[in-house]
Amino acid sequence: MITISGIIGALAIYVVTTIIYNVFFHPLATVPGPFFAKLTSWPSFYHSLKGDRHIWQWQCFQLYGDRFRATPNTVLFRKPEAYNDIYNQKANVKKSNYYDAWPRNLRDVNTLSATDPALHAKKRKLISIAFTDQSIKGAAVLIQGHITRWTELLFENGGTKTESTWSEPRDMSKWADNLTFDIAGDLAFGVQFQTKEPKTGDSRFKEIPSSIIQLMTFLYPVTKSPFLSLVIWLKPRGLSSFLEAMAPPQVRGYYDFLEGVVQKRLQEGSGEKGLRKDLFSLLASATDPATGKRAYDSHDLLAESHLLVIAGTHTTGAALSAMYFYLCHFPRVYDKLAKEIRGTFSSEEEIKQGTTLLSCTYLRACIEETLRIAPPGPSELPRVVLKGGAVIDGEHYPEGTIVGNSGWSNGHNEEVYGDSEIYRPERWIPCEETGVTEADVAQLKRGFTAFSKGPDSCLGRDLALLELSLAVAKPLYSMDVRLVPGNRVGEGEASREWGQWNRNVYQLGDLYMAIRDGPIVQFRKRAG
Ligand code: HEM
Repeated sequence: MITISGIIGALAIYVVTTIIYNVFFHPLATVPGPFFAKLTSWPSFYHSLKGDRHIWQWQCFQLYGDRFRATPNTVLFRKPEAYNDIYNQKANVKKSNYYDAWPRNLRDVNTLSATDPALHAKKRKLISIAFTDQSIKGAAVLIQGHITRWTELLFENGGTKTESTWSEPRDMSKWADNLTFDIAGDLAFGVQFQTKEPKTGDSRFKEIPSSIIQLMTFLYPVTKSPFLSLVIWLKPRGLSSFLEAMAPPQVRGYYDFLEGVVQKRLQEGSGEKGLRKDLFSLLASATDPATGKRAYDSHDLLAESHLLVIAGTHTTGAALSAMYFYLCHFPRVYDKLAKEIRGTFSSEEEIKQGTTLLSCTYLRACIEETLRIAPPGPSELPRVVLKGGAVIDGEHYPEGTIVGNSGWSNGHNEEVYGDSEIYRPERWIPCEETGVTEADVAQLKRGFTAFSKGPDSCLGRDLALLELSLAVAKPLYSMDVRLVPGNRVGEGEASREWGQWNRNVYQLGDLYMAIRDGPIVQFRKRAG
């Protein structure tokens, strides 16, 4: 007969043998790391709830060196060599089951969440039609329109009296998310969400950028939970419906919003003449070369639409607000960039996609430096090692090991950057005067992780770079910008965790994508 003391005894034996195995006999037993992380994934889970896994990882790298064991089965790295070994085209890895936890149900798998390499490759090939040079050229006109309007609003709204006075304070996190969300809506669906318009627009849309954050806050800890495998097994067995029922109202609001937009677009598309050449219509009319039939049904379209909105909004938004933070905290850089932009163009209207914009090398270097020091994906993109194992930074790891490169720790690696907490765009430009060589820059670029690389790299990279270039160049051409005097939102402070003390480092939270506050800035028309 099974007794309570028997159950407790069996449990105790299981726990003790697991501990002994994980610490002494596990294939990763020799990899350094925090003691509790070797035993269980609770520390990683705990930090996912706190939103500071990237800082915890940074602390671990300071203590244990270039790799550490983050869970019994996970090894994280921060060196460029390891990054290249994990994410290159031929690496013997695939996306880990972390990605299986994100879809709402089995029909909600999109390009990003597909973990089967063959399915992922098929989906990626199909969705790539939305990111050709031609699509981006078409998108550029639309992006320019949004950013021109945003630039007007940055200064105009808020009751500024004369052109020489500073505007009302602007929280650049919110302003950046509203801009990127409006652009994502227009690019993906041809819909004007108008969240950047303070006085007009549908208030339900204005909630959505913060609903996306609620969604990530809700789901990210699930993906890092010690019960992830159980969660994935239970999802098609009723857990998905339970999670949806338990989701905060804002999250359900986001799902309703997305379904509404997709439904509307499907109805518009039924009569063909309603189809606009937005990303949605490209996908809706795509054919699968293998079957000759429509590539996407309504479930696939909903799933990919979710990806286009999420991937396009807070990533670019985080980078944009970070750029304003660093420009306001490093006046030398600000002056040099303003000089480049104001000297290159002779009117704000001239600032658009093209060779002149591309000739602004300092602007491009500022973007690269921002994505290094404030990566929109602050933690690792987990990959699982496949049969035969993988060699990472000279060490062999067996099949089944979860590996990843930590974005924040990579960008804040003193051994690579020397002055990693200084915002110094010059490190990305070869120049005799500064002593930076072509080889130095090539070396840094090999370790540049923001858009990932290899088979799963970001498809929206060129769109994002264009958005960032325009959303900095246009305002800076016509306006001066400053921090609201005395306002420190977004800065590090001594009362925070080790690794978050520097006032001149923009503080991110980690929910897979970066969350953040501020900087709070003001604009005024520049003289001349
Ligand atoms: C600064 C802005 C951006 C950054 C830093 C960024 C970064 C990334 C990263 C790191 C990944 C890989 C994620 C993973 O493996 O878990 C990714 C994937 C992706 N991104 Fe971006 N992204 C940005 C903007 C955009 C934009 C504007 C779009 C399009 C509207 C976009 C579309 C995608 C897509 C479709 C994927 C999935 C690729 C695949 O799985 O094959 N991204 N992005």
